Amino acid sequence: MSNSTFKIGSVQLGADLETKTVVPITATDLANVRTQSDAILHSTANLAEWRLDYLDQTISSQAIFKTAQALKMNLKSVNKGLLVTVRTKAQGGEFEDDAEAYLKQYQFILKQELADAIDVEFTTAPDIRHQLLKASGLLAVPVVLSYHDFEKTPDLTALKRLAMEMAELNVAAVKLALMPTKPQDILTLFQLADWAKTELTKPLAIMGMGNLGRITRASGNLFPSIFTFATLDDASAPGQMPLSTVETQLQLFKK
Ligand SMILES: O=C1C[C@@](O)(C(=O)O)C[C@@H](O)[C@@H]1O
Repeated sequence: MSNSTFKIGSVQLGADLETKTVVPITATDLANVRTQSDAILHSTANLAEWRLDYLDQTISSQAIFKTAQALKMNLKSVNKGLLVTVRTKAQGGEFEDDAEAYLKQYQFILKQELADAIDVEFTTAPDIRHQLLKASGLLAVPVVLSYHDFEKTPDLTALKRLAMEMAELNVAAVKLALMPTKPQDILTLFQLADWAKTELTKPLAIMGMGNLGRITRASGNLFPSIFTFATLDDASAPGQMPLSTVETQLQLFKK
């Protein structure tokens, strides 16, 4: 049922396809955005995630526009795609907790066609979330709808219910990033991924954070996760591993 696939740039993602790798850009200034981008361009990563919330918020839209436009074009030239994320402090990111500013930042990205896909947090206020999903739908920009729990891993029943509720919205994929606190939580994440492959109407990306979660970042070809985050530079979440390590493990742990 969830075998639908979608594209971020020219990269095809889906539960039946190999797990793709995503490297975050975590720089706070544009010079370092370019340095980190260059490293991704020359790497074997499939996708870049620009964590725009890490960027110094006094930087002008015009400067962001130029950098993002070049980044998207350069990624396209090497068959990689660009996911853009703005995460507020309340959502575990760095962007100010100002709903209007958050909406404006995404509207700017969408209108200027600066992203191949955007990442929207499920817990965003429903009216803002609705406006964002509507705008991205009209502009045909895929949305990865995310949910983070930096404290715990809810039980399987709660996670299934949450994933189904998220999948009902007009989004391309659902992403769950959870904090395992005991080995049993890893089994929950594996069970959820296995269930989602046939029962969820949208493809799923799933990852455990922290040291305990690491195994879930390498198992996406067995317990399907459409993509997994890995580092070339700074991590954007606890538990992320270097890209080369993740690539080796993804190949090791497959059917
Ligand atoms: O949502 C995610 C997943 C993530 O939190 C992780 O756990 O790897 C890293 C974030 O940069 C990304 O936006």
